[in-house]
Amino acid sequence: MAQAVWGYDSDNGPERWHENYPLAKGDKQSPIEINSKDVKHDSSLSSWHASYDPGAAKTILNNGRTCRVVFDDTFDRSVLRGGPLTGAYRLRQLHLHWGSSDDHGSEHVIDGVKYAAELHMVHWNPKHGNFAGALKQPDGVAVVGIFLKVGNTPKPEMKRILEEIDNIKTKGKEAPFQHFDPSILFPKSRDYWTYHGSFTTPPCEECITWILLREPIEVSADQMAKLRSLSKNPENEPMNPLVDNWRPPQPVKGRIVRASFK
Ligand SMILES: CCc1c(F)c(F)c(S(N)(=O)=O)c(F)c1F
Ligand SMILES: [Zn+2]
Repeated sequence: MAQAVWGYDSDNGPERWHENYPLAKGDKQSPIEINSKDVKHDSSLSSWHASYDPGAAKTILNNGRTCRVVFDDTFDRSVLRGGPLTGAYRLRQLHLHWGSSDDHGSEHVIDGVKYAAELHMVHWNPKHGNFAGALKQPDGVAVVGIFLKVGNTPKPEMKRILEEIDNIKTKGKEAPFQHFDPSILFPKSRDYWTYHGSFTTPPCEECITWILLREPIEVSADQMAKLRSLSKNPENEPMNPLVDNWRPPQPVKGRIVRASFK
């Protein structure tokens, strides 16, 4: 019987999400393709600042759709501010999207370039009370997107997340993940694109201010292979590689993408 739950397979993938999640056909959906020629440099955009408490990191888990690190967001402990944002947004979780091979896997596509993976740091606006409330607001959530490309000088900090993969191989597995400051994953440059969009997974609420970093970080081919060794299935079921958990670009529908850089 067809899975009632959404996923990335032919019978429950992005082309069919709208059947159970009507927002998926909205006018401000993510991801999108960014074409530099259509981007508007906005000199009024300030730089963004993350002040994260390494002690806020709690656990890392495989939920069968991605690998997610969860943080304590019960108070303003790890926050993102500045850039296109008003106020401080609390870091709640980070997760990744990746491909079955190095030539694709990112959700946003930049001038036709698909990266091997895309890392999302999800923050929410505490003025809306809690995360569930923030999802209902256009300024509720801010996601920093970092592109991952395969290279020969991998970022040592990515090692920490990928070393934990061995402990969360199958769906439902969770492991402690503490003393981790995700800002070590940021590239040198703070240049970014920003636009208004949605979750790239159901229910696809249009509550996200996207902040996409222009400079990709490098990972090794081995690290990508490690990510692809995760299974979509629980431990008592056959290994089903967790790969291609990305949504394709959605219609821009007249939205303006602004750049913090010329
Ligand atoms: C509801 C949990 C959740 C996701 F599952 C998710 F995929 C994203 S995404 N890819 O747009 O960054 C979120 F921001 C998010 F908060
Ligand atoms: Zn994501």
